Amino acid sequence: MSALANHAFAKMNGIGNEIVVVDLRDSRAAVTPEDARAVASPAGVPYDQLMVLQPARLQGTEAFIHIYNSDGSEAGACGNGMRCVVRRLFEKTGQTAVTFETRAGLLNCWQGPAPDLYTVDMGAPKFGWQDIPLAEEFRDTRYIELQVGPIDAPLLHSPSVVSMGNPHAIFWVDDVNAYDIERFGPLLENHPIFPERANITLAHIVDRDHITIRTWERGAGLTRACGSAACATAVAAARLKRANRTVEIALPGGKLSIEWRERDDHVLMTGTADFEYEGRFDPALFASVA
Ligand SMILES: N[C@@H](CCC[C@H](N)C(=O)O)C(=O)O
Repeated sequence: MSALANHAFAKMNGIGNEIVVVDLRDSRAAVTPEDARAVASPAGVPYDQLMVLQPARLQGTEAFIHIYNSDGSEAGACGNGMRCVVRRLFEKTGQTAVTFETRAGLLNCWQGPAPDLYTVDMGAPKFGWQDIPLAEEFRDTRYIELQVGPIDAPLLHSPSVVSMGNPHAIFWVDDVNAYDIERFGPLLENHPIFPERANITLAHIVDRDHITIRTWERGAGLTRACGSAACATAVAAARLKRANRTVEIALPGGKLSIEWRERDDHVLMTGTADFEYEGRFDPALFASVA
């Protein structure tokens, strides 16, 4: 029987990024990719990311968080999901700061700078081709040689690539809505240059303090917001000296403030998180899952 059968969940969203939060800290049972896919099925609780809290493995951390995409794959980081987890936890416990462990490392999170805002320290970006990872050596990842040329749309080329705990490619464009992202997103996500696939973002630099993005997410498709893509875009734009180290990123679902902190290279992401409803998973969902 799945660890999720009959288990409580909270449906939330981080500026439109659909998130389901499950607290399995009192259980040793693991969630499988099949479980994650069953939850994402139309009869389940459709989501972009499923955040599963498991018992902490390190002293000083609240939990280990497994992050599943709706296709059942596991991600290293999910900025919007982290804010949802944090809001849920803080509302129940009165805490205002916490450290979680994820596959991407330790993430410090806190409430603020206003009561309805949550900040996640997403750690330091990585720019090395092996860290992102890319399938072949690129000495300079500020731009890499890669292009996709839909016949009926402007050419997309020379993305910046960066790891924010997960792989990101950012294509700089004049208009993020001028491209059929649902058509070329899957092609680029699965391009052989990205051995672990990649999140694909279209970014328009409005001015040094403002950037607009749309993201096709690895394992989840087109979403209304991707927090780590916002971080990756902010860092890539600053690295190209086309934006300041603190910027506002506009996504289809809302806005995020991103600061690439000088003193330790860490990226801080600030935004809201919204609770929608809670419930229990119908065991029938997992009937066909071994
Ligand atoms: N929506 C997320 C990113 C989730 C992970 C991503 N799809 C991946 O597999 O890399 C965010 O808010 O960061």
